[in-house]
Amino acid sequence: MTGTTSMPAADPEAVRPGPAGAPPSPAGPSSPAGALDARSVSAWFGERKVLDRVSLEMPAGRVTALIGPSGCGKSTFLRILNRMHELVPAASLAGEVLLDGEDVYAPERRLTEARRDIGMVFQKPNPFPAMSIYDNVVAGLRLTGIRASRAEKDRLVEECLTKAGLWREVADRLRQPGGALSGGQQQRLCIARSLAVRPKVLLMDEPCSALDPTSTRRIEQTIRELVDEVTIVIVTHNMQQAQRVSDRCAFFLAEQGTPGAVVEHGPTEAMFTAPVDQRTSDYVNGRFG
Ligand SMILES: Nc1ncnc2c1ncn2[C@@H]1O[C@H](COP(=O)(O)OP(=O)(O)OP(=O)(O)O)[C@@H](O)[C@H]1O
Repeated sequence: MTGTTSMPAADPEAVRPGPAGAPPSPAGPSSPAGALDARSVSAWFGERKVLDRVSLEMPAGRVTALIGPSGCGKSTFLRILNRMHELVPAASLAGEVLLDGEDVYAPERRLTEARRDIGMVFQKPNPFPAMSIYDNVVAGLRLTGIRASRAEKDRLVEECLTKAGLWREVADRLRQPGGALSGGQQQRLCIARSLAVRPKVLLMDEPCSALDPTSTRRIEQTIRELVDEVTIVIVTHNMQQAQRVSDRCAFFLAEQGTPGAVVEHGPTEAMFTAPVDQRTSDYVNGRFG
């Protein structure tokens, strides 16, 4: 059982407060991709329940796409996975999130550790605009308390920019500001920044919605290249994108004012070609949403 800030007293699902932030541990070697397992996760904003008992396994080394109409709780679910939901005043939750079998919300687990293991890339690219490309990539090290020599940082910057598919475009201008890059390049810079702390999981909340089609395809290619070493969970409204990048899909729906719930989940191909639930079929075929 996990929990965050406050909780409607009348609700039977109990929560407990999360641990306070604590100094991070030093960087280890690159970890194998992590398996995420959400068990009966519910979420509230104040008294309003927005997610109802969502259980979903997100296997290691796979891309899981969260799909569904606007407002059904996809982003809230994503933010619960790396403990960002608890930053919202009056937000609360119940259920469990396990990373490789360990409770992400365990009292002894440091908040910074959870955020380092489970990184996040947002809808709008958010590099530090005045900071150099190089410093953007290594920014996460300082924030998570990881010490690295100059030579280690140099290697890390090249490695992460290469993995994010940006190295060749910026290798000769690492000291230029991150804000001077195009939108698609900025998003790949943010991916490189996330990779620098060696996460086991990368959460992506509509990472291409602010990008043109060419940049979108480049990010999709990057996602497929990364999945060998990091588990990816992506929220997308784009059904073609879900089919192109994901191995598995989960269809979220909030019907008639009820909290969001998962209607169906499974291998992406099956979800699109032979969905079990009529509502999934209607959604993936564009009949609503
Ligand atoms: N900070 C917040 N405070 C109060 N309610 C919120 C907050 N964030 C989200 N909600 C509500 O929670 C519900 C789920 O929102 P969420 O953003 O998770 O849905 P979503 O499926 O990701 O939507 P979209 O596809 O439009 O991004 C919505 O009804 C939304 O209004």
